[in-house]
Amino acid sequence: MSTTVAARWVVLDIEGTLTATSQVHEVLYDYARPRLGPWIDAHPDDPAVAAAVADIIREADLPADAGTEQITTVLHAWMDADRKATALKTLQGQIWQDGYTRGALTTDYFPDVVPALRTWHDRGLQLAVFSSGSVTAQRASFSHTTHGDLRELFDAHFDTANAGPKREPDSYRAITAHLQAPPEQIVFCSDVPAELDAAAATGWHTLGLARPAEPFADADFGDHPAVTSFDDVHLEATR
Ligand SMILES: CSCCC(=O)C(=O)COP(=O)(O)O
Ligand SMILES: [Mg+2]
Repeated sequence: MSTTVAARWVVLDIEGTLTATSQVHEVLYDYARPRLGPWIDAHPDDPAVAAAVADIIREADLPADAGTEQITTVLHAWMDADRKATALKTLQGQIWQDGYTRGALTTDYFPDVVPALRTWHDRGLQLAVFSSGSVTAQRASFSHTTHGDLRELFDAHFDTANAGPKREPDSYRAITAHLQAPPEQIVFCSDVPAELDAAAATGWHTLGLARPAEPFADADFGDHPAVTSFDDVHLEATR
């Protein structure tokens, strides 16, 4: 099915929408996993690391004096369960930023993604990202891609820290307020129907990505228009 939408903002999920799930769960998670403990130990004076560690201790009900080994055991379990905890995402984001800067990581997108993003941007649509990955991780991942540095395509970045959980309508309300656009001028693209439900409850347009061989390829997208690729999407900028 092909879909046409007129909007001012396109808000994009990352995993399963722009990149293969394996790019996150294998490439990025495998990079972060052995580095979490050493990263915590190497950055005791970084306020973001200290706050993340305090949040992990509280959320996992660890003793207040829990050591890095106990904390890392929790973080590995959260990663195995793909729990999108903000504290975990903060630490992952810092580690990935370091990896991208070192040239150890490069983001690879589905083939239809970068041409579509460039077309929409050239048409005057404004692009934003809403991912469970931290804003630090988002910017780092767009800075080193197989298509070069794509950061200039994006006008705004949202994560679970500055917007909230992706399955909660309140998060989309917070983004709407930040974008200063009426909800009907915003379209959200995601592979996860529960995220689309939350966006639709806020009055946004929604677009489901049922990409072949991805976890949500056969999902029920209900009333959300769904496509298998951005090649089947026509977005026009409203004036
Ligand atoms: C390059 S950002 C890292 C992506 C990430 O950590 C993640 O959990 C992806 O979640 P999404 O909300 O984009 O599905
Ligand atoms: Mg996704």
